[in-house]
Amino acid sequence: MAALMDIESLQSPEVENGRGGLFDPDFGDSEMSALTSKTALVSPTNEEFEVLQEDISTRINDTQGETIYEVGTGEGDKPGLKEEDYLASIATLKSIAQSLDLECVLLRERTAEEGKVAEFLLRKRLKCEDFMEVRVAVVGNVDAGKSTLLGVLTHGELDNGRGVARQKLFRHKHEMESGRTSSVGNDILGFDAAGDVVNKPEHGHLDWIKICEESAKVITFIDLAGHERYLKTTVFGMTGHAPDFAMLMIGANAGVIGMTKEHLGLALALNVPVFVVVTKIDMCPPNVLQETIKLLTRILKSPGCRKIPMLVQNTDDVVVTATNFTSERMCPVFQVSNVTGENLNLLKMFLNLLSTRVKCDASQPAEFQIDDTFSVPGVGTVVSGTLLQGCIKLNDTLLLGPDALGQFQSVPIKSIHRKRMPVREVRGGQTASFALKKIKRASIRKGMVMVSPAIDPKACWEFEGEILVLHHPTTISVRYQAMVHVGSVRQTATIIDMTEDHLRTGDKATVRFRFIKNPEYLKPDMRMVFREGRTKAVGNITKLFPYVSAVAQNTRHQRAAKKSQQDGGKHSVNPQNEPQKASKRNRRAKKLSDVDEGEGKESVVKNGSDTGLGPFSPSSVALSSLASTSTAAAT
Ligand SMILES: Nc1nc2c(ncn2[C@@H]2O[C@H](COP(=O)(O)OP(=O)(O)OP(=O)(O)O)[C@@H](O)[C@H]2O)c(=O)[nH]1
Repeated sequence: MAALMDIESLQSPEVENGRGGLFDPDFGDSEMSALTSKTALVSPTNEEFEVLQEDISTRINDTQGETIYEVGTGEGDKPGLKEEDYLASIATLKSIAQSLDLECVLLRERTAEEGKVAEFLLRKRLKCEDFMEVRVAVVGNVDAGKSTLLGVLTHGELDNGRGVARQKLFRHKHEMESGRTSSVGNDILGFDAAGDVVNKPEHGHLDWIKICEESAKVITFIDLAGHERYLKTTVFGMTGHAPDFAMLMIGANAGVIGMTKEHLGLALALNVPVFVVVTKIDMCPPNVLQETIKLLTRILKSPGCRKIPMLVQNTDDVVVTATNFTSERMCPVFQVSNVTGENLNLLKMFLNLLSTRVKCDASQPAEFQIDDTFSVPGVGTVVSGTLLQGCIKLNDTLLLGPDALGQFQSVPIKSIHRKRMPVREVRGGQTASFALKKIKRASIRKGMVMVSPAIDPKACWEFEGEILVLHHPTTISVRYQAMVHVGSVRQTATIIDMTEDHLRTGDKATVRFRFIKNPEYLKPDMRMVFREGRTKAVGNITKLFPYVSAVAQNTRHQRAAKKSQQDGGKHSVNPQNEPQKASKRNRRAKKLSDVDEGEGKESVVKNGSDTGLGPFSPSSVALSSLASTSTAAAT
């Protein structure tokens, strides 16, 4: 099958010239052009060698440890080198790599207009306890083969088509019995500096510490439930676990069904780049597979998605799609079989080339979002989550909060684990667990943060956001309540003010929210999802209203309460930091929406899949750009 687009035409300028970032102020124009020419590596002088070395070193540091380098292309030159020059260039590149302690691996070689061109992966050989990290959220409809693919990738054994591979990943007894994922699971796949998989299960079990020690890069898969009943968990996985990419899985024979569009829309709404994996190609008749790909292509290209789908069929396609993937518009599409193993090598190669989207700047103050808490016997309270920026070292003291009163307390870091491996520090973009001193687990909740004291964090009960309603059966007005997901915060909030009287599907507005239970630590520009049952809205936080100090609030509260008592309760008390009681209508609605999360309980809220369009559907998201007031079908 032909690629859907001319892959070559999508190469970024950086990949085209292979010299992105090369700059030395001491160099004149002629020297610079000599270094950006395609023959720069052929026989550089000592000075030129140093500049090339400096350029590669900068690129490696900017990208957290690796870069792809092109040999045989240069600014203004027709691509390609004669055999002799080509070999000389490779020798220079290898000697630069050796001087910088980099692994140099050939990714692809091709013949261009004037000779040979090649791309090399240059990857830092990291210390035993250090590794690059990329997080991939795995989404898709139930039975698309998500858990199976992860089982096959991480355990290196093919599936039998009856669920043997996924058994290795299920965490709960009911999952074993039903064959359905219900919780957010984590699985890891390690690659060494040369790009080979290091996972080696012993008696069916993976030793995470060994994988991390042997890996230069670890892919963490955030396995999210496919069933609509667990949508709340899936949304939390996509917001709270800060994935770099989303892997949307589709069963070739079932096609784009159920929650597929909803999950795609969610990734788009949260600006997470998506790649698609079509599974079960071994059991799918060719015409059905064609139909699935055709429909998928149409959806991806629709105004709601505005993606450029690219079928990945060989290693060349892998290199081009992986190096251009961060552009967000490109959407690589793989077709694999977990039973025969077809094309799994391409998917593995692609995963090996993905780089985290978070730029690490250790000089920024640390900010860590908590997505889970544990009580570990002999260790005490442990929190896990993602370091969004900065660096945290062993024995650092951070501020943990906010608590119910909006306060933050100092906590020293007792020990740090990355993927169960003890380490001395964590950097921005990495996930970690911290053992905390003198803190009870009960006093910590998901959504809290640990930040550097330099930040002087403020909690807020209220915030303002610009939102777009993707779906609502009727109209949303003031006092409406729904679940807000932002980062790892997941809490019901009430709309207390907005720029429109009523909001319907497709409407945009600036809305002021108030949390009903706890104040939270938020930041402007964070992406948010607002949902309750089938109602969905997405948006950006635009303004925070920092919390008024608890002491001042209490005093005011006490004065108001006293006054209320004196006048026989005629004046009601409604202090800013007091959780509001849900209205009767919202309490009933909440009861309904809560049911959709219960394990083994029946889903009360019916899916939009009967119409083929989920509430997060791309057609709904398209409304954001069109600002239209009606929902148009994508297909
Ligand atoms: N023939 C064939 N069967 C597959 C393939 N991938 C998965 N299966 C089978 O499809 C069934 C469903 O796979 P799962 O991995 O449980 O699907 P899932 O997407 O994880 O489902 P949830 O966890 O409920 O969201 C299992 O019986 C697998 O053996 C494949 O490539 N070919």
